[in-house]
Amino acid sequence: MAVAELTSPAASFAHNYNNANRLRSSQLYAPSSSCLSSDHFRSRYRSTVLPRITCSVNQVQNSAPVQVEAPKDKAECYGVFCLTYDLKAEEETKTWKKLINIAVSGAAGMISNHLLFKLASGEVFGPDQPIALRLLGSERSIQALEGVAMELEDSLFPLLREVNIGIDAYEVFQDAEWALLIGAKPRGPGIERADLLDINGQIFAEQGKALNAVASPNVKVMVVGNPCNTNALICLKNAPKIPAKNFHALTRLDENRAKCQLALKAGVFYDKVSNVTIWGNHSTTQVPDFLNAKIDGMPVKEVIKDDKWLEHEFTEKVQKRGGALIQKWGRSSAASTAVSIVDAIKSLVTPTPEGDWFSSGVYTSGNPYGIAEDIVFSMPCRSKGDGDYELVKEIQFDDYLRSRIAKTEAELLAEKRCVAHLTGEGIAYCDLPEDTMLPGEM
Ligand SMILES: NC(=O)C1=CN([C@@H]2O[C@H](COP(=O)(O)OP(=O)(O)OC[C@H]3O[C@@H](n4cnc5c(N)ncnc54)[C@H](OP(=O)(O)O)[C@@H]3O)[C@@H](O)[C@H]2O)C=CC1
Ligand SMILES: O=C([O-])CC(=O)C(=O)O
Repeated sequence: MAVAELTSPAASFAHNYNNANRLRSSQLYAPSSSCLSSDHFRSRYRSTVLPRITCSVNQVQNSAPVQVEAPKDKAECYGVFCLTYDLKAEEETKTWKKLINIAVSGAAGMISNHLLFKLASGEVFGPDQPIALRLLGSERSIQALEGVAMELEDSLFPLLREVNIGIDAYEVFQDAEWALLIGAKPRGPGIERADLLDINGQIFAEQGKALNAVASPNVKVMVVGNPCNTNALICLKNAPKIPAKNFHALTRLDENRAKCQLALKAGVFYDKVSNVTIWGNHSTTQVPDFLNAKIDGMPVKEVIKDDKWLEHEFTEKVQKRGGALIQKWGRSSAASTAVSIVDAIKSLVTPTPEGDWFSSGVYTSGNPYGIAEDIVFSMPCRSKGDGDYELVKEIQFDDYLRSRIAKTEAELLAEKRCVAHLTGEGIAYCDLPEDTMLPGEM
Protein backbone atom coordinates (compact mmCIF):
# COMPACT_ATOMS: atom_id res chain seq x y z
CA MET A 1 0.00 0.00 0.00
CA ALA A 2 1.43 3.37 -0.95
CA VAL A 3 1.86 6.01 1.71
CA ALA A 4 0.18 9.36 1.24
CA GLU A 5 2.11 12.33 0.08
CA LEU A 6 1.31 15.04 2.58
CA THR A 7 0.90 18.34 0.80
CA SER A 8 -1.00 20.18 3.51
CA PRO A 9 0.41 22.07 6.48
CA ALA A 10 -2.12 20.09 8.53
CA ALA A 11 0.40 17.34 8.47
CA SER A 12 0.10 16.06 11.98
CA PHE A 13 -3.67 15.67 11.90
CA ALA A 14 -3.62 14.20 8.45
CA HIS A 15 -0.74 11.91 9.10
CA ASN A 16 -2.26 10.42 12.21
CA TYR A 17 -5.56 10.12 10.46
CA ASN A 18 -4.06 8.25 7.59
CA ASN A 19 -1.90 6.07 9.75
CA ALA A 20 -5.11 4.97 11.37
CA ASN A 21 -6.60 4.37 7.94
CA ARG A 22 -3.67 2.31 6.80
CA LEU A 23 -4.32 -0.16 9.60
CA ARG A 24 -7.58 -1.23 8.19
CA SER A 25 -8.89 -2.76 5.04
CA SER A 26 -9.35 -0.75 1.90
CA GLN A 27 -13.06 -1.33 2.05
CA LEU A 28 -13.76 0.73 5.10
CA TYR A 29 -14.12 4.41 4.50
CA ALA A 30 -13.02 7.05 6.93
CA PRO A 31 -13.48 10.33 5.17
CA SER A 32 -13.13 13.65 6.86
CA SER A 33 -15.76 15.39 4.82
CA SER A 34 -14.25 18.81 5.33
CA CYS A 35 -10.89 17.72 3.95
CA LEU A 36 -11.17 15.00 1.39
CA SER A 37 -12.89 14.85 -1.96
CA SER A 38 -15.15 12.16 -3.33
CA ASP A 39 -12.49 11.40 -5.88
CA HIS A 40 -10.26 10.48 -3.03
CA PHE A 41 -12.68 7.86 -1.81
CA ARG A 42 -13.27 6.44 -5.20
CA SER A 43 -9.58 6.04 -5.80
CA ARG A 44 -8.96 4.75 -2.31
CA TYR A 45 -11.64 2.13 -2.67
CA ARG A 46 -10.46 0.91 -6.01
CA SER A 47 -6.70 1.08 -5.60
CA THR A 48 -6.13 1.40 -1.87
CA VAL A 49 -3.68 4.19 -2.67
CA LEU A 50 -3.78 6.74 0.09
CA PRO A 51 -4.81 10.25 -0.79
CA ARG A 52 -3.09 13.53 -1.17
CA ILE A 53 -4.31 15.59 1.72
CA THR A 54 -5.80 18.82 0.54
CA CYS A 55 -7.28 20.43 3.65
CA SER A 56 -5.74 23.40 5.37
CA VAL A 57 -4.82 23.98 9.00
CA ASN A 58 -7.80 26.29 9.38
CA GLN A 59 -10.19 23.76 8.02
CA VAL A 60 -8.98 21.18 10.45
CA GLN A 61 -9.15 23.53 13.40
CA ASN A 62 -12.54 24.87 12.48
CA SER A 63 -14.01 21.44 12.05
CA ALA A 64 -12.85 20.22 15.47
CA PRO A 65 -15.39 20.36 18.31
CA VAL A 66 -14.37 20.35 21.96
CA GLN A 67 -12.15 17.37 22.44
CA VAL A 68 -9.42 16.17 24.66
CA GLU A 69 -7.58 13.68 22.53
CA ALA A 70 -6.06 13.69 19.10
CA PRO A 71 -7.80 11.29 16.76
CA LYS A 72 -4.69 9.24 16.18
CA ASP A 73 -5.60 5.82 17.49
CA LYS A 74 -9.22 5.65 16.61
CA ALA A 75 -9.61 3.61 13.48
CA GLU A 76 -12.66 2.89 11.33
CA CYS A 77 -14.48 6.15 11.74
CA TYR A 78 -16.17 8.79 9.60
CA GLY A 79 -15.20 12.47 9.67
CA VAL A 80 -16.11 14.22 12.91
CA PHE A 81 -16.72 10.83 14.53
CA CYS A 82 -12.96 10.21 14.41
CA LEU A 83 -12.55 12.75 17.16
CA THR A 84 -12.47 11.37 20.67
CA TYR A 85 -14.58 12.95 23.35
CA ASP A 86 -14.03 12.65 27.05
CA LEU A 87 -17.43 11.39 28.17
CA LYS A 88 -16.54 11.85 31.82
CA ALA A 89 -15.62 15.51 31.40
CA GLU A 90 -19.17 16.73 31.08
CA GLU A 91 -21.60 16.31 33.95
CA GLU A 92 -24.50 15.09 31.83
CA THR A 93 -22.54 12.28 30.24
CA LYS A 94 -21.43 10.68 33.49
CA THR A 95 -24.62 8.66 33.73
CA TRP A 96 -24.50 7.51 30.15
CA LYS A 97 -24.51 3.79 29.50
CA LYS A 98 -21.83 1.87 27.65
CA LEU A 99 -21.80 2.48 23.91
CA ILE A 100 -23.67 -0.01 21.73
CA ASN A 101 -22.84 -0.90 18.15
CA ILE A 102 -25.70 -0.86 15.69
CA ALA A 103 -25.10 -2.18 12.18
CA VAL A 104 -27.48 -1.18 9.39
CA SER A 105 -27.47 -2.60 5.86
CA GLY A 106 -29.08 -0.78 2.95
CA ALA A 107 -28.01 2.27 4.88
CA ALA A 108 -28.25 4.56 1.87
CA GLY A 109 -31.79 3.45 1.09
CA MET A 110 -35.08 5.18 1.78
CA ILE A 111 -36.02 3.41 5.01
CA SER A 112 -32.60 4.00 6.50
CA ASN A 113 -32.78 7.65 5.62
CA HIS A 114 -35.55 7.94 8.21
CA LEU A 115 -34.34 5.31 10.63
CA LEU A 116 -30.74 6.40 11.16
CA PHE A 117 -31.76 9.81 12.43
CA LYS A 118 -34.23 8.28 14.88
CA LEU A 119 -31.54 5.93 16.17
CA ALA A 120 -29.07 8.78 16.56
CA SER A 121 -31.58 11.03 18.32
CA GLY A 122 -31.95 8.68 21.29
CA GLU A 123 -35.59 7.98 20.48
CA VAL A 124 -34.98 4.24 20.21
CA PHE A 125 -32.48 3.23 22.87
CA GLY A 126 -33.01 6.12 25.25
CA PRO A 127 -31.49 9.51 26.12
CA ASP A 128 -28.59 8.00 28.09
CA GLN A 129 -27.52 5.41 25.54
CA PRO A 130 -24.62 6.43 23.29
CA ILE A 131 -24.53 4.55 20.00
CA ALA A 132 -22.13 3.73 17.21
CA LEU A 133 -23.61 3.36 13.74
CA ARG A 134 -21.92 0.92 11.40
CA LEU A 135 -23.37 1.43 7.95
CA LEU A 136 -23.21 -1.14 5.19
CA GLY A 137 -23.51 -0.05 1.59
CA SER A 138 -22.15 -1.29 -1.68
CA GLU A 139 -19.98 -0.03 -4.47
CA ARG A 140 -23.20 1.21 -6.05
CA SER A 141 -24.20 3.24 -2.98
CA ILE A 142 -20.94 4.33 -1.37
CA GLN A 143 -21.21 7.92 -2.54
CA ALA A 144 -24.73 8.16 -1.17
CA LEU A 145 -23.57 6.57 2.05
CA GLU A 146 -20.96 9.28 2.45
CA GLY A 147 -23.80 11.76 2.02
CA VAL A 148 -25.73 10.00 4.79
CA ALA A 149 -22.69 10.14 7.07
CA MET A 150 -22.23 13.83 6.31
CA GLU A 151 -25.85 14.51 7.26
CA LEU A 152 -25.32 12.60 10.48
CA GLU A 153 -22.28 14.77 11.19
CA ASP A 154 -24.27 17.93 10.53
CA SER A 155 -27.06 16.84 12.86
CA LEU A 156 -24.83 17.17 15.96
CA PHE A 157 -26.47 14.29 17.82
CA PRO A 158 -24.83 14.14 21.26
CA LEU A 159 -25.45 10.40 21.62
CA LEU A 160 -23.96 9.48 18.26
CA ARG A 161 -20.37 8.60 19.11
CA GLU A 162 -19.15 6.81 16.01
CA VAL A 163 -20.14 6.37 12.40
CA ASN A 164 -18.39 3.91 10.11
CA ILE A 165 -19.28 3.23 6.53
CA GLY A 166 -18.14 0.28 4.48
CA ILE A 167 -19.05 -2.27 1.88
CA ASP A 168 -17.73 -5.42 3.49
CA ALA A 169 -20.17 -7.04 5.92
CA TYR A 170 -17.30 -8.78 7.73
CA GLU A 171 -15.90 -5.38 8.66
CA VAL A 172 -19.08 -3.43 9.19
CA PHE A 173 -20.73 -6.07 11.39
CA GLN A 174 -17.74 -6.30 13.74
CA ASP A 175 -19.00 -6.42 17.36
CA ALA A 176 -22.52 -5.43 16.30
CA GLU A 177 -25.03 -5.78 19.12
CA TRP A 178 -27.93 -4.96 16.82
CA ALA A 179 -28.03 -5.67 13.09
CA LEU A 180 -30.83 -4.03 11.15
CA LEU A 181 -30.79 -5.71 7.75
CA ILE A 182 -32.67 -3.46 5.38
CA GLY A 183 -30.80 -3.66 2.09
CA ALA A 184 -32.35 -5.95 -0.51
CA LYS A 185 -33.02 -5.89 -4.20
CA PRO A 186 -36.53 -4.65 -4.95
CA ARG A 187 -38.74 -6.90 -7.04
CA GLY A 188 -38.84 -5.17 -10.40
CA PRO A 189 -40.84 -5.96 -13.53
CA GLY A 190 -40.12 -9.41 -14.91
CA ILE A 191 -38.49 -10.73 -11.74
CA GLU A 192 -40.12 -13.95 -10.60
CA ARG A 193 -40.66 -14.32 -6.88
CA ALA A 194 -38.45 -17.43 -6.94
CA ASP A 195 -35.66 -15.37 -8.50
CA LEU A 196 -36.09 -12.66 -5.90
CA LEU A 197 -35.87 -15.27 -3.15
CA ASP A 198 -32.62 -16.47 -4.64
CA ILE A 199 -31.07 -13.04 -5.29
CA ASN A 200 -31.92 -11.65 -1.88
CA GLY A 201 -31.37 -14.98 -0.19
CA GLN A 202 -27.75 -14.87 -1.30
CA ILE A 203 -27.36 -11.44 0.30
CA PHE A 204 -28.78 -12.73 3.58
CA ALA A 205 -26.77 -15.95 3.51
CA GLU A 206 -23.60 -13.89 3.17
CA GLN A 207 -24.65 -11.46 5.88
CA GLY A 208 -25.57 -14.35 8.18
CA LYS A 209 -22.07 -15.76 7.73
CA ALA A 210 -20.56 -12.37 8.44
CA LEU A 211 -22.64 -11.90 11.60
CA ASN A 212 -21.68 -15.37 12.73
CA ALA A 213 -18.01 -14.58 12.27
CA VAL A 214 -17.69 -11.07 13.68
CA ALA A 215 -20.80 -9.80 15.48
CA SER A 216 -21.40 -9.91 19.20
CA PRO A 217 -22.47 -13.51 20.00
CA ASN A 218 -25.80 -12.25 21.33
CA VAL A 219 -26.49 -9.82 18.47
CA LYS A 220 -30.17 -9.13 17.83
CA VAL A 221 -30.99 -9.20 14.15
CA MET A 222 -33.98 -7.46 12.58
CA VAL A 223 -34.55 -8.41 8.94
CA VAL A 224 -36.52 -5.84 6.96
CA GLY A 225 -35.43 -6.48 3.37
CA ASN A 226 -38.03 -8.56 1.54
CA PRO A 227 -39.08 -11.31 1.50
CA CYS A 228 -38.17 -10.71 5.12
CA ASN A 229 -39.37 -13.93 6.79
CA THR A 230 -37.43 -16.21 4.48
CA ASN A 231 -34.45 -13.86 4.38
CA ALA A 232 -34.39 -14.06 8.19
CA LEU A 233 -34.52 -17.86 8.00
CA ILE A 234 -31.62 -17.92 5.56
CA CYS A 235 -29.67 -15.49 7.71
CA LEU A 236 -30.08 -17.50 10.91
CA LYS A 237 -29.24 -20.80 9.20
CA ASN A 238 -25.96 -19.25 8.11
CA ALA A 239 -25.21 -18.00 11.61
CA PRO A 240 -25.24 -21.13 13.78
CA LYS A 241 -23.28 -19.47 16.60
CA ILE A 242 -26.01 -16.87 17.15
CA PRO A 243 -29.18 -18.09 18.93
CA ALA A 244 -31.97 -18.53 16.36
CA LYS A 245 -34.25 -16.74 18.80
CA ASN A 246 -32.30 -13.53 18.21
CA PHE A 247 -33.56 -13.20 14.62
CA HIS A 248 -36.68 -11.22 13.77
CA ALA A 249 -38.48 -10.47 10.52
CA LEU A 250 -40.24 -7.12 10.62
CA THR A 251 -44.04 -7.48 10.74
CA ARG A 252 -44.58 -4.54 13.06
CA LEU A 253 -45.56 -2.30 10.16
CA ASP A 254 -48.40 -4.72 9.42
CA GLU A 255 -49.47 -4.64 13.07
CA ASN A 256 -49.49 -0.85 13.03
CA ARG A 257 -51.50 -0.84 9.81
CA ALA A 258 -54.04 -3.24 11.33
CA LYS A 259 -54.40 -1.10 14.46
CA CYS A 260 -55.05 1.95 12.34
CA GLN A 261 -57.83 0.26 10.34
CA LEU A 262 -59.53 -1.13 13.47
CA ALA A 263 -59.41 2.28 15.15
CA LEU A 264 -60.87 3.92 12.07
CA LYS A 265 -63.76 1.47 11.86
CA ALA A 266 -64.52 1.66 15.60
CA GLY A 267 -64.26 5.45 15.65
CA VAL A 268 -61.63 5.49 18.40
CA PHE A 269 -58.11 6.84 18.41
CA TYR A 270 -55.58 4.10 17.72
CA ASP A 271 -54.10 4.12 21.23
CA LYS A 272 -57.24 2.22 22.26
CA VAL A 273 -56.38 -0.77 20.06
CA SER A 274 -54.23 -3.50 21.63
CA ASN A 275 -53.37 -7.20 21.42
CA VAL A 276 -53.09 -7.22 17.64
CA THR A 277 -51.19 -10.16 16.20
CA ILE A 278 -50.04 -10.49 12.64
CA TRP A 279 -49.62 -14.19 11.95
CA GLY A 280 -47.26 -15.62 9.36
CA ASN A 281 -45.56 -14.13 6.38
CA HIS A 282 -44.97 -10.46 5.57
CA SER A 283 -46.89 -10.98 2.33
CA THR A 284 -50.46 -10.86 1.13
CA THR A 285 -51.18 -14.13 2.98
CA GLN A 286 -50.45 -12.55 6.37
CA VAL A 287 -53.25 -12.87 8.91
CA PRO A 288 -54.23 -9.82 10.96
CA ASP A 289 -55.91 -11.43 13.98
CA PHE A 290 -59.17 -9.73 14.97
CA LEU A 291 -60.27 -12.63 17.18
CA ASN A 292 -57.78 -11.87 19.95
CA ALA A 293 -57.38 -8.13 19.34
CA LYS A 294 -59.00 -5.63 21.69
CA ILE A 295 -60.45 -2.15 21.46
CA ASP A 296 -60.55 -0.30 24.75
CA GLY A 297 -60.01 -3.63 26.52
CA MET A 298 -63.00 -5.32 24.77
CA PRO A 299 -62.74 -8.05 22.13
CA VAL A 300 -62.80 -6.45 18.68
CA LYS A 301 -65.74 -8.63 17.62
CA GLU A 302 -67.84 -7.14 20.44
CA VAL A 303 -67.03 -3.63 19.29
CA ILE A 304 -67.09 -4.14 15.52
CA LYS A 305 -70.05 -6.46 14.98
CA ASP A 306 -69.39 -6.99 11.31
CA ASP A 307 -67.64 -10.29 10.60
CA LYS A 308 -67.87 -9.77 6.85
CA TRP A 309 -65.93 -6.51 7.14
CA LEU A 310 -63.36 -8.08 9.46
CA GLU A 311 -62.82 -11.19 7.34
CA HIS A 312 -62.67 -9.44 3.99
CA GLU A 313 -62.31 -5.67 3.84
CA PHE A 314 -60.16 -5.27 6.95
CA THR A 315 -57.98 -8.31 6.28
CA GLU A 316 -57.34 -7.44 2.65
CA LYS A 317 -56.71 -3.79 3.41
CA VAL A 318 -53.94 -4.73 5.83
CA GLN A 319 -52.51 -7.38 3.51
CA LYS A 320 -52.38 -4.97 0.56
CA ARG A 321 -51.70 -1.68 2.32
CA GLY A 322 -48.13 -1.65 1.02
CA GLY A 323 -49.33 -1.85 -2.57
CA ALA A 324 -51.98 0.82 -2.08
CA LEU A 325 -49.31 3.11 -0.71
CA ILE A 326 -46.97 2.44 -3.64
CA GLN A 327 -49.77 3.43 -6.00
CA LYS A 328 -50.06 6.80 -4.26
CA TRP A 329 -46.41 7.51 -3.51
CA GLY A 330 -44.74 5.76 -6.42
CA ARG A 331 -42.42 4.00 -3.96
CA SER A 332 -42.82 1.73 -0.98
CA SER A 333 -43.43 2.81 2.62
CA ALA A 334 -40.24 4.22 4.05
CA ALA A 335 -41.12 6.60 6.89
CA SER A 336 -43.76 4.34 8.43
CA THR A 337 -41.47 1.34 8.01
CA ALA A 338 -38.73 3.19 9.90
CA VAL A 339 -41.25 4.05 12.63
CA SER A 340 -42.25 0.40 12.85
CA ILE A 341 -38.59 -0.68 13.15
CA VAL A 342 -38.30 1.76 16.05
CA ASP A 343 -41.46 0.24 17.59
CA ALA A 344 -40.13 -3.28 17.07
CA ILE A 345 -36.80 -2.53 18.77
CA LYS A 346 -38.45 -0.62 21.61
CA SER A 347 -40.74 -3.59 22.20
CA LEU A 348 -37.66 -5.69 22.87
CA VAL A 349 -35.79 -3.20 25.04
CA THR A 350 -38.72 -2.05 27.18
CA PRO A 351 -41.12 -4.28 29.14
CA THR A 352 -44.35 -5.04 27.29
CA PRO A 353 -47.32 -3.32 28.94
CA GLU A 354 -49.26 -5.69 31.20
CA GLY A 355 -51.72 -7.83 29.24
CA ASP A 356 -50.59 -6.62 25.83
CA TRP A 357 -48.23 -8.11 23.25
CA PHE A 358 -46.55 -7.28 19.94
CA SER A 359 -45.99 -9.11 16.66
CA SER A 360 -42.67 -10.21 15.32
CA GLY A 361 -41.54 -12.75 12.75
CA VAL A 362 -39.59 -15.22 14.88
CA TYR A 363 -38.15 -18.69 14.54
CA THR A 364 -40.68 -21.44 15.21
CA SER A 365 -38.98 -23.74 17.63
CA GLY A 366 -41.32 -25.33 20.17
CA ASN A 367 -44.15 -22.86 19.49
CA PRO A 368 -47.38 -23.52 21.42
CA TYR A 369 -49.70 -22.96 18.43
CA GLY A 370 -48.95 -26.06 16.39
CA ILE A 371 -47.34 -24.04 13.61
CA ALA A 372 -44.72 -25.88 11.53
CA GLU A 373 -41.30 -25.79 13.11
CA ASP A 374 -38.17 -24.37 11.49
CA ILE A 375 -39.59 -21.36 9.71
CA VAL A 376 -39.75 -17.65 10.56
CA PHE A 377 -43.38 -16.89 11.34
CA SER A 378 -44.97 -13.78 12.82
CA MET A 379 -46.49 -14.53 16.21
CA PRO A 380 -47.51 -12.70 19.41
CA CYS A 381 -44.56 -11.93 21.70
CA ARG A 382 -43.95 -10.31 25.05
CA SER A 383 -40.67 -8.98 26.41
CA LYS A 384 -39.27 -8.13 29.82
CA GLY A 385 -37.27 -5.41 28.10
CA ASP A 386 -34.01 -7.36 28.09
CA GLY A 387 -33.86 -7.77 24.31
CA ASP A 388 -35.40 -11.23 24.53
CA TYR A 389 -39.08 -12.29 24.18
CA GLU A 390 -41.51 -15.06 25.05
CA LEU A 391 -44.44 -16.25 22.96
CA VAL A 392 -47.87 -15.47 24.35
CA LYS A 393 -49.72 -18.61 25.38
CA GLU A 394 -53.25 -17.41 26.07
CA ILE A 395 -54.44 -17.15 22.47
CA GLN A 396 -57.81 -18.27 21.10
CA PHE A 397 -58.26 -19.88 17.72
CA ASP A 398 -61.34 -20.52 15.62
CA ASP A 399 -61.76 -22.26 12.27
CA TYR A 400 -61.37 -19.04 10.31
CA LEU A 401 -58.11 -18.11 12.05
CA ARG A 402 -56.74 -21.66 11.76
CA SER A 403 -57.49 -21.88 8.04
CA ARG A 404 -55.89 -18.49 7.33
CA ILE A 405 -52.82 -19.40 9.37
CA ALA A 406 -52.54 -22.67 7.41
CA LYS A 407 -52.39 -20.70 4.15
CA THR A 408 -49.61 -18.37 5.21
CA GLU A 409 -47.77 -21.32 6.78
CA ALA A 410 -47.98 -23.25 3.48
CA GLU A 411 -46.54 -20.23 1.68
CA LEU A 412 -43.60 -20.01 4.07
CA LEU A 413 -42.92 -23.73 3.78
CA ALA A 414 -42.88 -23.35 -0.01
CA GLU A 415 -40.48 -20.39 0.27
CA LYS A 416 -38.28 -22.51 2.51
CA ARG A 417 -38.13 -25.34 -0.07
CA CYS A 418 -37.23 -22.73 -2.65
CA VAL A 419 -34.13 -21.60 -0.73
CA ALA A 420 -32.91 -24.99 0.49
CA HIS A 421 -29.62 -24.35 -1.36
CA LEU A 422 -29.07 -21.31 0.85
CA THR A 423 -30.00 -22.85 4.19
CA GLY A 424 -27.77 -25.90 3.77
CA GLU A 425 -30.76 -28.20 3.44
CA GLY A 426 -30.18 -29.71 0.02
CA ILE A 427 -31.51 -29.00 -3.42
CA ALA A 428 -34.02 -26.22 -3.82
CA TYR A 429 -37.45 -27.00 -5.24
CA CYS A 430 -39.73 -24.07 -6.01
CA ASP A 431 -43.47 -24.69 -5.95
CA LEU A 432 -44.59 -21.29 -4.72
CA PRO A 433 -48.34 -20.64 -4.69
CA GLU A 434 -49.25 -18.58 -7.76
CA ASP A 435 -50.86 -15.74 -5.86
CA THR A 436 -47.98 -15.22 -3.47
CA MET A 437 -47.03 -11.56 -3.29
CA LEU A 438 -45.23 -9.04 -1.15
CA PRO A 439 -47.50 -6.46 0.49
CA GLY A 440 -46.14 -3.91 -1.96
CA GLU A 441 -47.28 -5.83 -5.01
CA MET A 442 -50.78 -5.51 -6.49
N1 LIG B 1 -40.70 -5.75 6.27
C1 LIG B 1 -41.36 -4.65 6.00
O1 LIG B 1 -42.33 -4.29 6.67
C2 LIG B 1 -40.95 -3.80 4.85
C3 LIG B 1 -39.89 -4.16 4.08
N2 LIG B 1 -39.49 -3.37 3.03
C4 LIG B 1 -38.34 -3.83 2.29
O2 LIG B 1 -37.19 -3.13 2.76
C5 LIG B 1 -36.20 -3.13 1.74
C6 LIG B 1 -35.56 -1.75 1.61
O3 LIG B 1 -36.52 -0.81 1.26
P1 LIG B 1 -36.09 0.71 0.91
O4 LIG B 1 -35.12 1.23 1.89
O5 LIG B 1 -37.34 1.45 0.67
O6 LIG B 1 -35.40 0.44 -0.46
P2 LIG B 1 -34.31 1.29 -1.26
O7 LIG B 1 -34.44 0.85 -2.67
O8 LIG B 1 -34.38 2.73 -0.95
O9 LIG B 1 -32.96 0.75 -0.62
C7 LIG B 1 -32.68 -0.58 -0.69
C8 LIG B 1 -31.20 -0.77 -0.57
O10 LIG B 1 -30.99 -2.14 -0.82
C9 LIG B 1 -29.71 -2.30 -1.32
N3 LIG B 1 -29.56 -3.39 -2.26
C10 LIG B 1 -29.01 -4.57 -1.92
N4 LIG B 1 -28.95 -5.37 -2.98
C11 LIG B 1 -29.47 -4.71 -4.02
C12 LIG B 1 -29.65 -5.04 -5.38
N5 LIG B 1 -29.29 -6.25 -5.87
N6 LIG B 1 -30.20 -4.10 -6.18
C13 LIG B 1 -30.57 -2.91 -5.71
N7 LIG B 1 -30.43 -2.55 -4.40
C14 LIG B 1 -29.86 -3.44 -3.57
C15 LIG B 1 -29.31 -0.97 -1.89
O11 LIG B 1 -28.23 -0.56 -1.10
P3 LIG B 1 -26.74 -0.97 -1.41
O12 LIG B 1 -26.46 -0.63 -2.82
O13 LIG B 1 -26.03 -0.12 -0.42
O14 LIG B 1 -26.62 -2.43 -1.11
C16 LIG B 1 -30.44 -0.02 -1.59
O15 LIG B 1 -30.00 1.20 -1.06
C17 LIG B 1 -36.89 -3.66 0.50
O16 LIG B 1 -36.58 -5.02 0.38
C18 LIG B 1 -38.37 -3.50 0.82
O17 LIG B 1 -39.16 -4.42 0.09
C19 LIG B 1 -40.11 -2.19 2.74
C20 LIG B 1 -41.19 -1.79 3.49
C21 LIG B 1 -41.71 -2.58 4.56
O1 LIG C 1 -43.30 -4.79 -0.85
C1 LIG C 1 -42.62 -3.83 -0.40
O2 LIG C 1 -41.47 -3.57 -0.71
C2 LIG C 1 -43.25 -2.95 0.62
C3 LIG C 1 -43.65 -3.67 1.83
O3 LIG C 1 -43.12 -4.69 2.23
C4 LIG C 1 -44.72 -3.07 2.61
O4 LIG C 1 -45.12 -1.94 2.31
O5 LIG C 1 -45.19 -3.72 3.54
